[in-house]
Amino acid sequence: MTSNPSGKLELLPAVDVRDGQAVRLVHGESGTETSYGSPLEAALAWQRAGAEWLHLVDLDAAFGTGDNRELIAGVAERMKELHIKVELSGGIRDDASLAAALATGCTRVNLGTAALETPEWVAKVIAEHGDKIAVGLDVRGTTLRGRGWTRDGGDLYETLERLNKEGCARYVVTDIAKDGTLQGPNLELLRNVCAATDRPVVASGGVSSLDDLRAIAELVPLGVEGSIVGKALYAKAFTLEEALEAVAK
Ligand SMILES: O=C(O)c1ccccc1N[C@@H]1O[C@H](COP(=O)(O)O)[C@@H](O)[C@H]1O
Repeated sequence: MTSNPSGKLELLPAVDVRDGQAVRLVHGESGTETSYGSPLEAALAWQRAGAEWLHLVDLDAAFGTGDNRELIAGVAERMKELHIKVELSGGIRDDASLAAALATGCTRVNLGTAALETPEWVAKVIAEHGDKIAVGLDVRGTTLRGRGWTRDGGDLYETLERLNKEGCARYVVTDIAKDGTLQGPNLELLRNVCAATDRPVVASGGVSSLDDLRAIAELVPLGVEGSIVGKALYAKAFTLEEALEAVAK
């Protein structure tokens, strides 16, 4: 199914925040951080390079080691002023954290752990907020992982079937084994998820080259709408301008 009417793959550069710094992790493991300085400066760099989206993650909130809520809200608010859409993730697990996330003016939030541990609450907020809610399907093999990707949370396809029935608008699919590794995306996983849902899918994990982005863009007709790009941009494997050009139709 084609979910993206423009036919163009959206790119979402990532700004993951830990202890007030923009960082990249390997396999999402705490302690593997490489720091890239100010999250706002990183976000502004992607905006200046032509980003239309930002994938903004509070890693401390995801790991349960505190939060960067004020800093994240400042980044999201500045991006809104600059007309950059923000997908906000990390630690959004109850009414209070959801209200705080939505109050930043972000375009949508991405729920991970909550979709595994409090499915009734997730069904409720999907019904209330529609496409402002995406669910992050963070997987090892076909097993979902929550709480900073440290705990198993059930089978990918069973959860997907449930969320489809509940009207979930969009999925952000991360192959944890690929994330932060520059080893290339898991195209088979993306194809399998697209076959199991008619909702748009945002790809995450492993992008290492412009060819990887072109390969993900080939999946737009199947339902892949966008791709998060993290480590490859920070490691300067290519520029965001080059990436946007590579997926332009
Ligand atoms: O993005 C990461 O590298 C990452 C690593 C470890 C845990 C989470 C990570 N990212 C994002 O966090 C949300 C999940 O947060 P929560 O479970 O809802 O609190 C997930 O969607 C990822 O985008």
